[in-house]
Amino acid sequence: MIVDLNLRGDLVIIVGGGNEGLKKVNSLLTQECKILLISDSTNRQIQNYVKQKKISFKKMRLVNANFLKKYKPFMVLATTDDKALNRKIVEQAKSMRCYAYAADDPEASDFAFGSVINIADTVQIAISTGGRSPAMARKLKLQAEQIFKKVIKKEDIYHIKLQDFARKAAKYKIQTFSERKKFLYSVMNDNHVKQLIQDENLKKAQKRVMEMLDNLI
Ligand SMILES: C[C@@]1(CC(=O)O)C2=NC(=C\c3[nH]c(c(CCC(=O)O)c3CC(=O)O)Cc3[nH]c(c(CC(=O)O)c3CCC(=O)O)/C=C3\N/C(=C\2)[C@@H](CCC(=O)O)[C@]3(C)CC(=O)O)/[C@H]1CCC(=O)O
Ligand SMILES: NC(=O)c1ccc[n+]([C@@H]2O[C@H](COP(=O)([O-])OP(=O)(O)OC[C@H]3O[C@@H](n4cnc5c(N)ncnc54)[C@H](O)[C@@H]3O)[C@@H](O)[C@H]2O)c1
Repeated sequence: MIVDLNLRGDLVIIVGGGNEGLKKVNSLLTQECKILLISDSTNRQIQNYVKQKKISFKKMRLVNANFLKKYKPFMVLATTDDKALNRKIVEQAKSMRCYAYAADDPEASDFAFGSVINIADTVQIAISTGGRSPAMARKLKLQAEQIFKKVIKKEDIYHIKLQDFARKAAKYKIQTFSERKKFLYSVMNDNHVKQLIQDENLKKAQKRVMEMLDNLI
């Protein structure tokens, strides 16, 4: 099952600062969570993230998973190249009731990563082969990316941003679900809104939404 996790404000610990650790940091950076990376060495990109204060870093050579007890993480990702250590980290994380993952151990992990197409940080499309072939998941992503980037247009991204605005305003002002739904579709199909979005004028489109909302009441 593919789910879109809400990690906002949560602590995620990544152990291992190599290729896999970096991939996980990159997936988490847009999620507004706190990222702590623990490793005895790192690469240049990770060092840049530390300098930019996007992640916290502890340089440490681990022999077991006891260090985890000092923290209250929501999720723990073991990405070292030491299988026995990764397994110990997963076991410790599970005993602390957090979500656990090891890059080399899908059986022991609570979840797997999909191959994700990210469009304008607004739409995510995940492809999974359920562990059958990560290489094929990547290949299909690259193929599908070409298509989705044509299908999902700049206007659609603006419509999503406007819908986000409109549904927050509607929740506050319109009492019933069916009326809110009707209103949101009327915003999507309104010719004036469509024109403003064509003109990339989100501010005016938001003003138009508020007018439409006022006209309802
Ligand atoms: C999608 C992606 C997301 C990501 O990692 O963020 C991802 N793997 C990617 C690439 C990739 N990984 C590997 C190769 C080499 C070729 C190959 O093995 O096929 C390539 C291809 C390459 O690098 O070109 C090696 C590998 N992968 C796993 C193991 C452990 C094992 O199976 O035991 C080993 C070592 C095996 C060994 O030692 O031989 C396990 C998993 N990898 C998954 C996801 C989960 C299943 C997803 C699915 O099936 O759809 C799962 C189960 C758990 C997980 O890690 O989440 C990412 C594409 C990123 C992109 O989109 O660009
Ligand atoms: N899930 C996937 O898609 C996938 C893909 C490729 C590889 N892998 C697996 O992931 C694992 C990691 O791969 P990688 O390419 O990131 O390796 P890597 O060698 O680039 O990185 C390993 C990191 O772990 C750190 N580390 C190792 N032992 C440590 C210890 N005792 N204490 C602290 N830090 C320690 C190292 O300093 C290094 O930063 C491998 O076992 C590999 O089989 C998984």
